[in-house]
Amino acid sequence: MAPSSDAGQTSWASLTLAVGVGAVLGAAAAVAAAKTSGVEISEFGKAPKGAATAGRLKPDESGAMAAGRRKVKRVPVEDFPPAKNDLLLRAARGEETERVPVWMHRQAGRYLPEFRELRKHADFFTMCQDPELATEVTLQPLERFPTLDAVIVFSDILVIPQAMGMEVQMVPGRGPVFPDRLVDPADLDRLNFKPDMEKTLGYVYDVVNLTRQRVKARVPVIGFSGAPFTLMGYMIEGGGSKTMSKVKAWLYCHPEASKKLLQALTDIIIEYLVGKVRAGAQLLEVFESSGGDLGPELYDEFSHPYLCQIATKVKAELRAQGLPEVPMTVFARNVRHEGALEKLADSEYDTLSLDWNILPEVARRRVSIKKASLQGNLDPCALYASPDRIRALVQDMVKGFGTQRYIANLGHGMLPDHDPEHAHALILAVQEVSAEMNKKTSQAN
Ligand SMILES: Cc1c2[nH]c(c1CCC(=O)O)Cc1[nH]c(c(CCC(=O)O)c1C)Cc1[nH]c(c(CCC(=O)O)c1C)Cc1[nH]c(c(CCC(=O)O)c1C)C2
Repeated sequence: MAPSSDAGQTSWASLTLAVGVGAVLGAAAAVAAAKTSGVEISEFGKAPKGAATAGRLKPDESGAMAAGRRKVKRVPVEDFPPAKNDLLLRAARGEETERVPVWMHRQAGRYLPEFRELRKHADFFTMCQDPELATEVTLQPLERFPTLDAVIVFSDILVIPQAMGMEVQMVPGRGPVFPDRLVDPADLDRLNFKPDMEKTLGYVYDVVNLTRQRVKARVPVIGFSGAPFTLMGYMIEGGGSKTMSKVKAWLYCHPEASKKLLQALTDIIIEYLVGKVRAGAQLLEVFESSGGDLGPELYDEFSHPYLCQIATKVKAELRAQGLPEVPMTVFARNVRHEGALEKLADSEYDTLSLDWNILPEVARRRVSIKKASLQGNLDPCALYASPDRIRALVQDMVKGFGTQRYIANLGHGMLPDHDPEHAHALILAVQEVSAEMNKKTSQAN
C-alpha cells in the first residue's frame, strides 16, 4: 500500500515523526535498556518495504512493521516470578483477601498528562505496535499510583479486525473508524479467518512480555480481548454507534453469516488469549462492551454462547499446553436481564465485571459468592465528585459488594477529562475502607 496523505489518515510524515519521537524518547535510554532488559533494537525507524502508514496496517504489514522496528527477547512464562501483590488474583480465584484489590478500566489512557504527552507525537496504533512505548504507557498508572493492584496491557480490542485484514483508523475526537466496513455477507470473503497470530499480533505478545519483565512482579499483568459480538459491531457499523442498527440488521437478516463471523472471531480470540498467557498475562478479561445493545433473545443467541466458548476453550487449551491456568473476567456491559448474570456465574469465568446500572447488593444476591467474584462498578462520572464524596461512595460500594471475592473498579472506563488525583482518591479509599472493614469483621469474630 502506498503512503497516503488523505485527510484523517496518517501520513509518512507523521509516521516519521512518531518514529523520531520514539527515538528521541528512547534513544539513549532504549539502547541502555536493551542491554539489560532483553530488548533488541533493530533498524528502529526504518519502515519495511511496502508498509502501510501507522494505523492503516494490513495483517502482514503490521507484523513486518513491528518486527522491523524492535524485537523483544521474550522471557519464557515459567521463568517469571509470581506477583508479590497477588490480591487481584486471589480475589478472582475466590481466596481470602486482607483488603479489596482495585484497578480501573482504561487506566492507561488520555486522562494522564504523561500519556497525552506521548500521544501528541505518535499515532494510536503506532503506540500499540511499539513494545517500548506501549509498555511505558502500560506502566504509567502504576508509576503514578504505586499502590494500584494491577496493570492492564496497553492495546485495543480493534487489533483483531486489523489482523483479519480490516483497516482501522483512530480519528482524534471521533474514535475508531473502519473506512471499508462490512456491508453484506459477501464481504466476509475479504476477511482472513485464520490470521497468523505471531505475524499479525506478535507485537501485542511482545508488549505483554516486556511489561511482565518491567513490572518486576510488583502486581499482576492483565491481558484482554474484545468479545465476538462487540468486535462484529465495530466491523459492521464502521465505528461506534448509538443504535447498532447495522449490526443488528445482520443478526435479524443474516443469522447464519453472523454466526459464521462470530465463530471465526471466537476462534481467533481463543488463540489470541492463550498466546497472551504464553507471553506472560496473569489474568484475562473479555470485553463485551456492546452486549447490552442486544435484548435477552439476541444476547442468548449471538453473545452468550460465544462468551462461554471462549472461557471454556481458553482454559482447556491452557491446560493442554501446560500453561498457567489464569483467572478470567467477563465484562458484559449493560447485560443484566433476568438470568443473565446467573448464567455467566455458572460459566467458566471466575469474575463478572459489572457496569453501574445495578446495585452492588443486588448483584451480590444474584451471583452467589460460591460461584463467582464480582468486579466494578462505580459510575465513572462519580470521579468528577470531590475526593471526600468519592470516599463516601466507595464506602457504600464496598459495603454492598462485601470485601471478599470482590475487585473494585469503575462500571466502565476512565474518561479523558478525569482528574488523576480523583482516580488516586478512589484507589486509596478502596484500600483503606476495605482494610478497615476487614479488621472490624475479624475483631467481631
Ligand atoms: C487509550 C485508548 C485505548 N483505546 C482508545 C484509546 C484512546 C485513543 C486516543 O488516544 O485517541 C481508543 C478507542 N478504542 C475504542 C474506542 C471506542 C469506544 C470508546 O470511546 O470508549 C476508542 C475511542 C474501542 C474499545 N477499546 C476497548 C474497548 C473495550 C472496553 C470499553 O468498553 O471501554 C472498546 C469498546 C479496550 C481498550 N482500549 C484501550 C485499552 C487499554 C488499557 C486500559 O484499559 O488502560 C483497553 C482495555 C486503550
